[in-house]
Amino acid sequence: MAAPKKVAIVGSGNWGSAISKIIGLNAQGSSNFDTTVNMWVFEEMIDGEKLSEIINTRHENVKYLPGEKLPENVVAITSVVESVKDADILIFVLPHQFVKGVCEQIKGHVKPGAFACSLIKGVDATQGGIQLVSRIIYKTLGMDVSVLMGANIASEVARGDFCESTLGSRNADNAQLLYELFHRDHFRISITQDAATVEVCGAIKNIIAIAAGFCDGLGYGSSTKAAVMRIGMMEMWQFATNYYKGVQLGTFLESCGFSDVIATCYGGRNRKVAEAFVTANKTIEELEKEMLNGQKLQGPLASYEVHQLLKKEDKEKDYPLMTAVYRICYEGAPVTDFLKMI
Ligand SMILES: NC(=O)c1ccc[n+]([C@@H]2O[C@H](COP(=O)([O-])OP(=O)(O)OC[C@H]3O[C@@H](n4cnc5c(N)ncnc54)[C@H](O)[C@@H]3O)[C@@H](O)[C@H]2O)c1
Ligand SMILES: O=P(O)(O)OC[C@H](O)CO
Repeated sequence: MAAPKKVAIVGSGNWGSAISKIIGLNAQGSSNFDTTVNMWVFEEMIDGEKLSEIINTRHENVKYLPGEKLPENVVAITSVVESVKDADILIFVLPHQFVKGVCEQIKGHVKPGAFACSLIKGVDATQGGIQLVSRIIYKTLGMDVSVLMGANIASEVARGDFCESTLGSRNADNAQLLYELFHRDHFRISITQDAATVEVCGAIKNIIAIAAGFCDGLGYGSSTKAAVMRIGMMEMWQFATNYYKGVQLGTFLESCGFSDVIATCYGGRNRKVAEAFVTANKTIEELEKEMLNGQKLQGPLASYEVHQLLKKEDKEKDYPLMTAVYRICYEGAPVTDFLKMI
């Protein structure tokens, strides 16, 4: 029998903490996994106490997922290198702007044969164009990277609401182990090999959520918001088919596709902050700080990263919704013109 696999969760924010509940419970219940799950915590002080110590003694991430008990076999570790050095499976779950730096820190400290799964919804602009987060991890660490994306609002998953998530993986053995690590009766996993599409959906839906928030802030009703969501999904499809190979329509019907567009456009943080932006007379960054207590928005940044590529290729007109979100967030275009722009 193979030795139990050691799991490290790289990240401990809102989603990182919620998924640690599932991973911790599944690791306890399966001989395929080492019972102790490491979780890297970016250390900070909370009312004079270290967050990592609070997690290891009270088993609660009081800042990023308050009110939810984490399993006691999930152990907070403040050195990212220490957290991953013995791990066979690395679960990346941190805001996408930090992934490059974290990968550089752990480069050379990862066990040979280890593999990864990214839960990060975002893309990265490069000089040559754009790259998926899984590609950053693969290029820096040289390991196989699967992805898990879906209609999963962290607080709802943490309290045990039923939902689904899509595991994109090109390696059948790794996919099977990841299925066992993530699947629970209330958190239903489906597997596809169309991993790039799963990841594109996760990144682009955050831009659509900003557009949906603008609609709410501007006082438009459900019909307008549904139209905006449809236009956003068309751009998501167009973007995926233009830039990635083997894109399957069926993937957009999985949780990572249309379900996540719905969940995020009604219940997500991007929507909430974008709604407030319409009337607050403050920047998105100011509102993020005021409203999210350290949690991070991915939508505005995703629009920025995608826009670098669209501008370079003179394709802004082909993606009016994504371009409008970028112009409103970064170029001071009036949000009241949003519908005219799309
Ligand atoms: N929250 C959700 O409901 C949810 C659900 C599904 C997917 N996701 C995705 O998961 C990813 C992570 O989101 P999250 O909600 O766990 O994070 P979050 O929004 O709660 O972000 C806060 C985290 O970022 C960390 N952080 C702050 N500065 C940092 C730095 N300089 N370097 C490294 N880490 C730093 C904080 O310590 C904290 O752990 C995102 O891509 C998000 O889109 C989120
Ligand atoms: O809160 P948001 O907008 O980052 O969205 C959270 C999840 O991605 C929804 O699936």
